[in-house]
Amino acid sequence: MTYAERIIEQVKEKNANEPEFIQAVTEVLETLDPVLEKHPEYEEAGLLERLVEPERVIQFRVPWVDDQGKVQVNRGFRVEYNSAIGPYKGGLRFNPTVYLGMLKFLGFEQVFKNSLTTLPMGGGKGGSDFDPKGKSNNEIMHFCQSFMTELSRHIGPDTDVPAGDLGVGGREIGYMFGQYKRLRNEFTGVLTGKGLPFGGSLARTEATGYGLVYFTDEYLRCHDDSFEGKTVVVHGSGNVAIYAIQKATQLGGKVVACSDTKGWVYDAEGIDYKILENIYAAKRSGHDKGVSLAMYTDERPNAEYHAEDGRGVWGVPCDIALPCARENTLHLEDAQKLVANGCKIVGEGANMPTTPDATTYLMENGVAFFPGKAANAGGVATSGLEMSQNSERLSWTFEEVDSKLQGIMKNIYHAADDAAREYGLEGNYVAGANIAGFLKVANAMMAQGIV
Ligand SMILES: NC(=O)C1=CN([C@@H]2O[C@H](COP(=O)(O)OP(=O)(O)OC[C@H]3O[C@@H](n4cnc5c(N)ncnc54)[C@H](OP(=O)(O)O)[C@@H]3O)[C@@H](O)[C@H]2O)C=CC1
Ligand SMILES: O=C(O)CCC(=O)C(=O)O
Repeated sequence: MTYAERIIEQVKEKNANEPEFIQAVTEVLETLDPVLEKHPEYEEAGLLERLVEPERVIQFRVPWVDDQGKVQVNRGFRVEYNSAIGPYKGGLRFNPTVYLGMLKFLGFEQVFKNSLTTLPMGGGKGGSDFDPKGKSNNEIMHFCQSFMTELSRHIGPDTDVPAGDLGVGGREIGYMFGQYKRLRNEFTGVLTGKGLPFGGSLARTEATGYGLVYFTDEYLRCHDDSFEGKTVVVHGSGNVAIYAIQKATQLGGKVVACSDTKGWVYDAEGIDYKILENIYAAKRSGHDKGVSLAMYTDERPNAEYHAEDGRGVWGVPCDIALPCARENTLHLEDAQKLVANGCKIVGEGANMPTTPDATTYLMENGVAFFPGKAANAGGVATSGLEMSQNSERLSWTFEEVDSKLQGIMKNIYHAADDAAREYGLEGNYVAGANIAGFLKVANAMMAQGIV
């Protein structure tokens, strides 16, 4: 058994009820053997044992009163995963499926992703099992204020800087920022994804989706190709999906399908991202009952709406597939359909959307596969740029931020590509991203002693 295999076994044993965490750790550690062989000092320093254990896990009660005057109680979490290269940084997820294991998987991924950005950010993730769907604005605000009342004692601009994720967008960040400021009497960059009038960065909203397309475009450019004329399908129609669709279209691609939790849309003329923006806003208006992607066809009557599992998008013939919804939403049978229909690229906009057997199948069948920790790093990278702007008390133009984002995504592509080549794994962007992300964190941890 190799060092990595031993640690994977320990993680399985110790975290038996956390399948996503086990999956994320396994996917990283099983690619690290060549690096660990070259660096026996990592094993002597118990590096992997420390890396798979979060530095700190915070769990708390979130009581709030709903519009009927009834007391509700949710669970809040923050996993401060690893601070070797900077303050903890990563999003907050509000979704009824949230539990500790999910946030540990996301925090673990975030450590390597943030390292790949080259910015000084450690990894963290948090959230709650609160379901924002069907809640009024008033209820969302009261929940966010209660959540931040407890979280505020654990975070700070040099300690831990949360942001949005699934179910947490500009509205929720605004309410949480307001409460933090009130409690601490400090106007600091303690959250990213803030509104533009109070320290937010231009292009943060677009950054994850744009970054995914910039990464893919760099791959295409390096293979004498481009988005021009490519057919694209997208899973999801939230923040990441919308701006991936906009950018892919701007670069000459045609996005023909996207989805939400209730169904999916096929539009042979190309999905109009502006309609998705309106549906997204309606879902977050505080009056979201009856709002779904089905409304897309109100404006585009020639498009087809399918009221069935959004994974239907994977059956639509395409050159490029972009899973942008959430973990484990592209299964083996979906991968088989994509390959059979000639898909050549899968770029993960979401975190870990492709199951391990689907990933293996895609890679063994010649599909260029870009793992989320590299391909969706544009969001957190731009959060890092928001932190820089807050520190210097300046705001950069959209063009400045966007051009830095492009540079960062190109660098991440080349870092993953170069690391894969260096270890004889050319074209394996999963191994390349893991190795490149790991080395920086590992070397920082080695230099800082056994902590
Ligand atoms: N926002 C960011 O900057 C970043 C996000 N990510 C990752 O990207 C993914 C999407 O995040 P984001 O766009 O911000 O989230 P949003 O909440 O804005 O959008 C999520 C989208 O996925 C759909 N969805 C949610 N759950 C499921 C499910 N179980 N099956 C199918 N579809 C589902 C939602 O549909 P519905 O509207 O019906 O709920 C919605 O279309 C997540 O994995 C997140 O961790 C990664 C990097 C940065
Ligand atoms: O912008 C951030 O800090 C977090 C983004 C995020 O949650 C992610 O990259 O998955």
